[in-house]
Amino acid sequence: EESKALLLSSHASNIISNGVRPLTQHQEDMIKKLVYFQEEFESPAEEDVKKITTFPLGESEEDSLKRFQHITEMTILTVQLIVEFSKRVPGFDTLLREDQITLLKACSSEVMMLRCSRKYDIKTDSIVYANNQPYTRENYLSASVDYSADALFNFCRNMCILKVDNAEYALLTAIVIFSERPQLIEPKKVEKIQEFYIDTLKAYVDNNRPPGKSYFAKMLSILTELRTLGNMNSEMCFSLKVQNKKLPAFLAEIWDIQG
Ligand SMILES: Cc1nc(-c2ccccc2Cl)n(NC(=O)c2ccc3c(c2C)OCCO3)c1C(C)C
Repeated sequence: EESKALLLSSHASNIISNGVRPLTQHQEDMIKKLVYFQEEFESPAEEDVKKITTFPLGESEEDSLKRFQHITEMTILTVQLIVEFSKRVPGFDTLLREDQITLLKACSSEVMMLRCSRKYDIKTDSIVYANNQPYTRENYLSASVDYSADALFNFCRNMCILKVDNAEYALLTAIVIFSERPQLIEPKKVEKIQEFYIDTLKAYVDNNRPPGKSYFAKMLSILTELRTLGNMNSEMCFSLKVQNKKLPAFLAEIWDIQG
């Protein structure tokens, strides 16, 4: 009885002290699991990265094509990691196969952008990916697919300034995966799962961030930015077709680019 009363009083005092409900055990466990799998599927394997085309820094058309090839190969490896991570996010396996595919196709480019921001180094304004090769604004996209990578680098910069931690990244990734997408067969089911991760992110932010700076709202606005970046990727995929820069079949398929 004594210990129970003590527990209750500490729980109550916690709520009274900073008016914030602590994370439930289930939410704590969920965060631990997501962070574990985030680490597990963080970067492509060393031997796989070694196999892809080197990223040339020259100005020639040939170097530009090689850079494009390098990006596509690196992206294929990364999307495969995103698929493995998604399969292990609780709730994903409760969905219809078709809806799992719809979610993976739609979230992959957005989660790619989120992953880039985790690799961003604000001092050198570059993205240092798996192969420790720094991608800068100029050498990243501009040369290969005449497109400004500024939107991506500005997003990375903002994420860096917000000091998003591993738990917040993992929860944001889960929320992106379970976003409402067109053609879902069971949209309500997806929304329900997303709601749990959004509530968990709110509880985590309320318990771990200083109050009064609307961090939770800032986190949710990241989702809107990711949606825009994802759409810009789709636009680029179509513009590639015009430049007859062929996307590998794997990417053309997941990003719905007809041949
Ligand atoms: C093979 C490949 N891999 C990527 C990619 C690479 C890194 C992060 C996210 C993506 Cl989607 N992209 N997309 C971009 O690199 C990309 C496209 C449009 C953008 C953008 C990026 C990074 O960033 C700025 C907004 O518009 C491509 C193709 C389509 C070139």
